[in-house]
Order: sequence, then C-alpha cells, then structure tokens
Amino acid sequence: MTLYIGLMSGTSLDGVDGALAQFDGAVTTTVAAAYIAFPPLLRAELMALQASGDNEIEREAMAANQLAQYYAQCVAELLRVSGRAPQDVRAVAVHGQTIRHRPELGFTRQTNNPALLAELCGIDVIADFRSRDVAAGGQGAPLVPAFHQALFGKEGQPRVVANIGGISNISVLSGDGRVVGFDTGPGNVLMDGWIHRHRRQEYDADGAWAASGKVVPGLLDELLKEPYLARAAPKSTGRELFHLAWLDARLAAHTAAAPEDVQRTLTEYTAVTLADAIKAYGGGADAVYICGGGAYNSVLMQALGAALGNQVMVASTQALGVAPNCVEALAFAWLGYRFTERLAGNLPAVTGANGERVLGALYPR
Ligand SMILES: Nc1ncnc2c1ncn2[C@@H]1O[C@H](COP(=O)(O)OP(=O)(O)OP(=O)(O)O)[C@@H](O)[C@H]1O
Ligand SMILES: CC(=O)N[C@H]1[C@@H]2OC[C@@H](O2)[C@@H](O)[C@@H]1O[C@H](C)C(=O)O
Repeated sequence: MTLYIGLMSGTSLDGVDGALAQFDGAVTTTVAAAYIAFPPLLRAELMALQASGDNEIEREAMAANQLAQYYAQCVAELLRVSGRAPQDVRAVAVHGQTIRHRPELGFTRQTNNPALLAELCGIDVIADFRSRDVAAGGQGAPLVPAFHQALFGKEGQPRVVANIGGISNISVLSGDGRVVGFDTGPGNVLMDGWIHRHRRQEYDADGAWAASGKVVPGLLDELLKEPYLARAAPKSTGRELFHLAWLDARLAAHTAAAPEDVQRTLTEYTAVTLADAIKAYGGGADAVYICGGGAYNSVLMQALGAALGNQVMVASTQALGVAPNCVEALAFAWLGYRFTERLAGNLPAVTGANGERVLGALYPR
C-alpha cells in the first residue's frame, strides 16, 4: 500500500490543502486533491493564537480539536473523490497549524490533535514534522526543498522552485544534487492583512486592487531595510516578524499614501525580496517555477518577472505538471512516506540541522 495523504494548513490561515498521492521509487503520482476552507471564527482564533493572550493553553487545545474536524473532512473528501477506503491509505501526514516559530529559542509549535484525527479517520496519522530538526539544531523550516528536489530536480538543469504562501521560500536545485533553500520573507501575509483591514476581503484576488495603485518608492526602500532580508541562510521566518504592526511602524513616515498604493507597494515588496534571493543564490538557473497561492496573482507574477529582469523564464509549477496549490500538501504526503520508510526528511544544508533525521511522530489508527 503506497497511498499517502498530505494535509497542509499554512501561514495564510485560510484553510487546509490535501493531496492523496502514490510514491513508487522516484515516481510521484497525484491521485486526488482537495481544499477545505476554515470558517471565519476559526481563522480569527488561529490569528489570535499567533501572539500571547489570555487563557492560551485552553484556547489552543480547543482550536486543535476544531482543526482535527476540518482535517478529517479533507481526508473524507479525498477518499470520496478518489473512490478509496481508509484501509487503502498507509498514513495521513498532517502539518498542523504553526502558532509560534522560535527555532532560536529551541522550539517551533504547530497546534494539532493527531490523536483525534486518527480516531476520526481510522488511518495512521503522522504529525509534528518540524520539532526533530529543531532539536538537532536546525530551523525546522523550510522542509519542502527536499521534496522539490525529489519531484522537480533534473540533472544538468539548474532551476528554482519558489513557494509564495503566507511566507515565501525558495529551493535552488543546482542540477547536481545540491540544494539551497530558505524563507525569503513575506509572501501574501502583508497583502492579505492590508486588504482585510481596508476592504474586509481575505486576499487581493488576482492582484486587482494592487493593480489600481502605484508603488511608493520611499516606502518600498523603507521595507527593504528589514535586517532579516540580508541575513545569511539557514534562516526561516513567520508571522512573528511580518505582521501589520511591523508594517504600521514603517508606514509612519508615509501616512499620506493611498491604501491601494500601499497594496501595490506590498506586492512589489514580495516580488523584489523573492527576486533578490533568487538572484543571490540561483543565478545560474534556467527557470523559476512558482507554487503556493501567490501563483494565482498575475500582478505579483509580473512584478516578479520584472524584478528578475525578464531574463529568466518564470512559470507556475503547472508547467511541470503539478498544480501550484497542491505542492505543499504533496510534500507532506512525501514526508509521511519518508517517515514510514524511516528515511530522512530534512536537508541539513537547508535547515542547518546537525545531520539527517527522520521527521514526524506516529499516532496509529
Ligand atoms: N486567485 C488569487 N489571487 C490572488 N491571491 C491568491 C489567489 N488565490 C490564493 N491567493 C493567495 O494565496 C494565499 C494562500 O496561499 P497558500 O495556501 O499557498 O498559503 P499557505 O500554505 O497558507 O502559506 P505557507 O506556504 O506560508 O505556509 C491566500 O491567502 C492569498 O493571499
Ligand atoms: C514554521 C512554518 O510553519 N514555516 C512555514 C511557513 O510557510 C512557508 C515558509 O514559512 C516555510 O518555511 C514553512 O512551510 C513550508 C511548508 C516548509 O516547511 O517548507
């Protein structure tokens, strides 16, 4: 039985992406994909849990129980559309919801209730993929570069895979087996926060609001001063750093900027920080392939192409046969497979861990 389910609910806090996949040696086959959106109240609670607050322990546990219900719905949907039964699936690999990421303090926390999920779906559940890497001195993130190399790496063809989720991360696949990867900075997190504040929308569909504004050069320069951007890898980041209060502090000198101009500037900021990282580490790459929700924002994609000097091919991972919104869920299915086979899931060169480690913890059905 080589079918695995991967579930990823990331820093955008929008919902859970699921993938049902088969792994046969080097061949990965996507059997089905599904997405279950979180209701607004759960999103708001997950957002609130990103920072310390009243009665956090109980609130985190209750949110984890709710998450398990939505994860179970996603598993049920994958089984329904593929016509499979729980016993056809070797394991469900579930990321959980990052609520605190502090590798420099020796921990990263993804809230989750894998025991409840095992009860709800009757399939082995593998969870907690990041903490072993952190225990071994690593960042615990990003983890997907190992999967990007397995799925998209091609001998003699240097390429970059970039995920634009809430946070952006790149994998530079050198074409000779070497992989460089790190979080480049914000993905959609600032754009999502800004449009929510001003227009009560969850995200800027296809960048339409940003397209109605202009880049504010002084603000962009200010945002680009963020020290994280110049730090050497290994490095990872999250909502601890890139949030609306961080933006507000930098907007203080630009109070006259129109909201749509700020949105356009944030779009440019995501594109430029990603492009700078690609230019610094992926200079020899023939092509850049984008996954994550940002791939559906054509204003962002054009800004990225322009920031790269329009000299390198920029396409979504669809060009390689994998839907951009499916890659991270597939990566966790693959990590579940690696756990089951007791194979390493991390790349020490990426995370900075002291060595290769098997990632995850098992909750048998
Ligand atoms: N049609 C669209 N137009 C513009 N942006 C979009 C569109 N669809 C999705 N997005 C953006 O993509 C985000 C979701 O992306 P994704 O699911 O890859 O993030 P995530 O997995 O939660 O984050 P991370 O990879 O940081 O953990 C949404 O919040 C939104 O900003
Ligand atoms: C701590 C955490 O949840 N990190 C996420 C986040 O979202 C994108 C980026 O920041 C990446 O480092 C990571 O997710 C992907 C799946 C990863 O580990 O590769």
